[in-house]
Amino acid sequence: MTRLIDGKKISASEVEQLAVDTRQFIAESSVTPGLAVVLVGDDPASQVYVRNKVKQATAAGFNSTEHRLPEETGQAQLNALVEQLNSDPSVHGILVQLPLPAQLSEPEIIRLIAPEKDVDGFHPQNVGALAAGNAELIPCTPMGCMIMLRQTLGDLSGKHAVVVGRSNIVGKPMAALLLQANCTVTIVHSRSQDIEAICRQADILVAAVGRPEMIRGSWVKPGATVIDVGINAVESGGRRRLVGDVAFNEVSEVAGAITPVPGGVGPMTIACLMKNTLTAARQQISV
Ligand SMILES: Nc1nc(=O)c2c([nH]1)NC[C@@H]1CN(c3ccc(C(=O)N[C@@H](CCC(=O)O)C(=O)O)cc3)C=[N+]21
Repeated sequence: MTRLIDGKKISASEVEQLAVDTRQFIAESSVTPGLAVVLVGDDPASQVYVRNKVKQATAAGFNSTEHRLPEETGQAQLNALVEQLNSDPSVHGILVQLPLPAQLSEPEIIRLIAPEKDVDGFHPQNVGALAAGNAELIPCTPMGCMIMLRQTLGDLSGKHAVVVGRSNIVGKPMAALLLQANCTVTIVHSRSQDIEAICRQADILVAAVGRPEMIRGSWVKPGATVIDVGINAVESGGRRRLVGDVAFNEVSEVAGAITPVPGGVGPMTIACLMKNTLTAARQQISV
């Protein structure tokens, strides 16, 4: 029998612990952690994320503000908002929802966010720190995946981890964290040869490609731990539902443990955003 890794449950207990830590932080510092989320336009995935995030921020005991800008916002206007948030002492964490509309530069905005407020961990300074193994602010989705892996497997040393996908927001930081945890790490991507055979070698398989149900049962080593990062909206029988990058029914016949979609990586991502916000607040008041 495969074991279900319940991201909803694990994230709830993470946020519960965080609320305790936050109360203590506020009592000691008289500072309430503040998170600012910037949403440009109306990307549906980002809207879901914002809704869940506001709920969790409140549960954690933070102040949270939402800044909605119209689809046609220009770079100067977005830059001005980020600069205002950078210099606002009540804001400890800034998240600009990606993807941005085409007229806006993501690298420019990521570089502009003050690194100590970069709760996504996307700023080049934080990316560099992660590569060097001494990051404070770690990208939320990979951090959430590591918490689930540690809870499922304990020590990850020596395990072969295969990461499918090489994005800056998931694949690359995920590989860095697995390496830091002493895994043997392979990254496969769209140009890789014989992806299936490489996936079949994995003790830990992390799917982060954004292709509905790409990973099939035959790609998975019996007993492997499978983390499904994909959140894909598909139409079937006239209704919309969410599926992962993993063909859940097939793979759960083979895997030792697997994350569901929804209720897996998604809620953990949000819990880790909250963890990063408290970390960021701690760093900023101690200076
Ligand atoms: N700067 C930035 N950082 C992000 O981390 C970021 C972003 N931009 N833009 C949008 C994507 C998307 N994302 C999600 C996180 C959690 C769920 C989540 O909790 N999903 C629920 C399902 C929700 C539902 O039922 O629709 C689940 O998987 O159980 C979804 C999507 C973070 N993103």
